[in-house]
Formats: sequence, C-alpha cells, structure tokens
Amino acid sequence: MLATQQIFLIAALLCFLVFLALLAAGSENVRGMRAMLASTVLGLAGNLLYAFGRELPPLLAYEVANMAYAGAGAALAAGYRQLAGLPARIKPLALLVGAVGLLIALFHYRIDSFAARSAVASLFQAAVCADIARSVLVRRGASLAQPLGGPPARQAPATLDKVQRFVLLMCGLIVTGHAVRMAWLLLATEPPGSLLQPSIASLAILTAAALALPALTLGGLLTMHRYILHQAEYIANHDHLTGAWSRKAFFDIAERELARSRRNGQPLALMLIDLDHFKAINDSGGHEAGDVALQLVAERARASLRAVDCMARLGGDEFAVLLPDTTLAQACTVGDKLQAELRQLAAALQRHAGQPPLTLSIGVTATQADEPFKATLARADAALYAAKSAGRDKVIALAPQLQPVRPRQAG
Ligand SMILES: Nc1nc2c(ncn2[C@@H]2O[C@H](COP(=O)(O)OP(=O)(O)OP(=O)(O)O)[C@@H](O)[C@H]2O)c(=O)[nH]1
Repeated sequence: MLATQQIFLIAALLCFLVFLALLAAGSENVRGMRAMLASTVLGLAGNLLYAFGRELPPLLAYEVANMAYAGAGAALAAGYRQLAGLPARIKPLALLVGAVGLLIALFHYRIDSFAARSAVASLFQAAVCADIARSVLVRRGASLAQPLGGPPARQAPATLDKVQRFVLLMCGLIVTGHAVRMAWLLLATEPPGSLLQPSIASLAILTAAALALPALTLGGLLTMHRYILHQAEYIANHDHLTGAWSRKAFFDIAERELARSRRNGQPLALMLIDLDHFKAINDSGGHEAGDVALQLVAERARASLRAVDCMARLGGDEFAVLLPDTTLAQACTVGDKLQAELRQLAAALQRHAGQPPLTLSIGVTATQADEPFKATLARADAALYAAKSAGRDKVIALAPQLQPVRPRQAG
C-alpha cells in the first residue's frame, strides 16, 4: 500500500501535470505546440504511473500507464503532422490509443502475456515513429515560410536540414530499439514477466523509453522554432495583402540580380505595373473590393510569371517585376500577356460584381552596364508615366538610351 508521503508526492506531481495541461490549453497554438505539450504531460503521467507501479492498483500500472505512453506518442505524431501542414487526425489517433488500452487489458486479464503486451506497446510506438518520419519527409522541399492559407511560396530544394535529420535518426533508433526488445523477448530463455521486475534490461528499456519522448519533443520544438523564424522572415519580406515581395526585399533582390546579370552578361528587364483608375474601384466597391482586385492582379501575375521572376508590391496599386535573363522585347511580350489575362479577369469581375473596368498600365525597361539600379527604376517609372499619359491600358518600353521603343495600344 502507498504511504502517506507517497500519496502526497503523487498528488503534487498530478497538480504539476494539471498545471502543464492548463498551460498547453492556454498557450497560443503555434502549429503543433499544444500537441507537443500534451505529449509531454502524458509522457510524465506515464512515467509517474510506472514509477509507482508496484504500489498502484494493476489497472493504473498496466492499462492506464500504457495508454498514457501511447497517448504521448500519438500527441507527438499529431504535433509533427500539424508542423508539416497535414491534418492532425486526432480522432483516429485517440481510437488507436483506446485500442492499445483494450489489447493491454486482454493480454493482462484474459491471457497474461508480458511479451504480447510489450509487442502491442512496441508496435504502436514504431507506428508513431513511422508517422513522424513521414511528416518530416513530406515537409522536405516545402517552404516553411509559407503561412497556412497564404499565397504559394517558391519551392525550396528537396533536402533535409539538420533538425529533420535529427528527428529521422531518433525515429530510426527508437524503431530499432523496439525491434531489439521484441527479438530479445522472443529469444530469451527466461524473459521477464513484467517491466516492473527489477533487472538491467528493464532499467535499460525504461531509460530508453524515458529519453525517446523528450528527444522527439526536442526535435518538434526545434522544428517549431525554425518555422517561427521562417514565418517572421516571410512576414518581413512580403506584402501581407498580396503575398508579393515587400518593397525592401525587392531592392535587395534587385541588387543581387543586377550583380548576377553583369557577371553572366545576361539581360535583366524591369517592369512597373500600375492599376488604372484604381481609386474608382475603391470608391464604387469599397476598400475591400480594392483589396480583392489587388490580390487578383498579384495572383494572376504570379501564375503567369516564371519561378525566377520577382514580383513586389512597391506600394498602393503599383507592382514591380524583375525578369532575369529577359530582353526588353521579351519583357514587352510578358507585359502584353499580363494585360490580356487581366482583361479576362476584369470582364469576369464586371459581370459578377459590376465593378468599373480594371486595366493595367505597364512601363518596361532593361538594365544597362554600370548603371545604378535607381536609374533603371527611374526609366521604368518614366515608361509607366508615358503609358498613363498615352491613355492607360498600355505597355510602353523605354530602352536604356531613353527612347520610347514600343508604345502599345490595348486590344
Ligand atoms: N483597397 C486598397 N486601396 C489602396 C491600398 N493602397 C492604396 N490604395 C488606394 O489606391 C488608390 C490609388 O490612387 P491613385 O494613385 O490616384 O491611382 P489610380 O486611381 O489608379 O489612378 P491612375 O494610377 O492615375 O490610373 C488610392 O485611392 C489609395 O487610397 C490598399 O492596400 N488597398
């Protein structure tokens, strides 16, 4: 039976767990955070039940303890799923944890088999590790910077970073540990009857189990930390409304691209896009209609541009696009294509929302050797101004010699 001191100790530890659970529930749900905290709480509960297993009623020491560990693993798997942007699948995981409890009870009360109970627990934890590894591999190549529901971010190279490799290594070690344990239980001449039976093997298994969960939780927290950093970087470098690059990021990228084009001797074109009479859309449909129009323009432009092109919102209704390895004539063709696509979009908008016509004025130019980017931008601005002055809905190109080379008429 439990001594009064032990009862107080268990009560204090339970209070601590309840505190952690409340912390988890009240914490801001950075993707996967609550699941990771829930996993820690359940893991501690499992440890507590095992530690006092010999004094506790068998139901707590066997079924509830195993379900706590299974729940900790399931919560970790759900956390990693959320971090990967996959559905957490809480209900199926909870059902599986319930099934673990039932199987442990079966192999405890009906057929008393330590090997069978161990096999159930090991298979479940191995499945958890496989699911975590899958979540990590799914994340590979996806940009962490992309907020959920945000505009599509450029694909990152499909390589594994240090944190992902650490988590995969841990998953591999844990699965190997469970396989070795099972092999030992099957092959040992005198296998133990319970983990609660003091032996070197039991100590090794309990130590490994106690370390496995924190190692995977650490991996999850490191992934989350990386995610938060990427997210902050994304927010700093992108326009929140359209997902285009921010003005500041655009100038950094422009300097890099300019240096690259000079190094490689490849052309670099610059396009300035401005919505025509945008104020009228705001005035007729409200600011929200204006925001939707800006988002649609950015979305369309992004869809028709190449992955290497860089589109930024410079402010208000003005966008800039850098087109690496593109001549002035090619950039004009891109401008024409954008206008044609927007014309279709505008027709749809007019039909659905009765908005005023939505057209674009576009100024295009190319960089010149030894010219600062500011001068190129000023020329693109002059081309845009010319397009506005010429009646809007036009693409006008200015060659580096400042000669208008292609005044264009809509249609
Ligand atoms: N909805 C919305 N409107 C914005 C935003 N930023 C700027 N604006 C509005 O965009 C409008 C830009 O007006 P103007 O610079 O006169 O441009 P315009 O009406 O397109 O006229 P032109 O460029 O000469 O064809 C202003 O009314 C701004 O208030 C935004 O983020 N959302």
